[in-house]
Amino acid sequence: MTKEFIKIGLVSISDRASSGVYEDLGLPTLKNWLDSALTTPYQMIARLIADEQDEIESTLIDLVDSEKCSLILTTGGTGPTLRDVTPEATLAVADKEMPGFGEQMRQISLNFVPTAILSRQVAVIRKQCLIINLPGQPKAIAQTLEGLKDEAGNTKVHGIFAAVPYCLDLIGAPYIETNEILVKAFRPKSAIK
Ligand SMILES: Nc1ncnc2c1ncn2[C@@H]1O[C@H](COP(=O)(O)OP(=O)(O)OP(=O)(O)O)[C@@H](O)[C@H]1O
Ligand SMILES: Nc1nc2c(c(=O)[nH]1)N[C@H]1C(S)=C(S)[C@@H](COP(=O)(O)O)O[C@H]1N2
Repeated sequence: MTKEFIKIGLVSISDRASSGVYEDLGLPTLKNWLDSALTTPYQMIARLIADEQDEIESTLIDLVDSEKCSLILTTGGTGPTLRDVTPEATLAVADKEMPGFGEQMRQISLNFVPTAILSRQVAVIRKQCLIINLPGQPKAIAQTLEGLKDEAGNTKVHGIFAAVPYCLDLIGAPYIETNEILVKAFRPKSAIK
């Protein structure tokens, strides 16, 4: 079977990482996780930007409309502070909201930290691209994408990435497959190629 090639945008949104106060761990953490989780070909396009709504919106628009990304993962800027505007920027460029992703991420994160409810993260569709906000704390990236496993490695709470491949199918994006040890993609039998 010829495997399709997907373009994925990675956006780290942090005032301090983008100005060099600390090293950005958002982009390498996202990249490492996807390198282990995806078994189909992909190309990543990475951006490190400040918590500025205009800049976040223009970055997302560029990654979808010009770069033709089918999936974008953002990290950071989802909290309650005045500077946290990632959800507002994401909703501003959306055609459609996908509330289940944010609901599930907060549900997963509550197993790790009681402050999970402070993340206002959203997911949306713009054209044929799924855009998902993840929290800024680097360890939250694997937690929300992968979910919660018991000591034997069995899934206790599904990570949100389990639903990403089928969502991409439904919006006409490339067919992607995952490393099942990390995250098993769920599709109805009729949709499995
Ligand atoms: N890109 C990043 N690289 C490394 N660590 C980060 C990054 N973003 C966040 N963190 C860590 O997670 C914590 C919580 O992230 P949060 O997004 O709330 O940061 P913040 O307080 O908004 O500040 P900033 O936007 O300057 O990162 C930060 O204090 C930092 O320790
Ligand atoms: N899995 C996970 N989710 C998490 C956290 C975390 O450490 N792990 N931190 C919480 C905290 S303390 C905040 S303020 C919000 C928003 O973080 P952000 O502004 O970095 O996006 O995410 C929450 N969600």
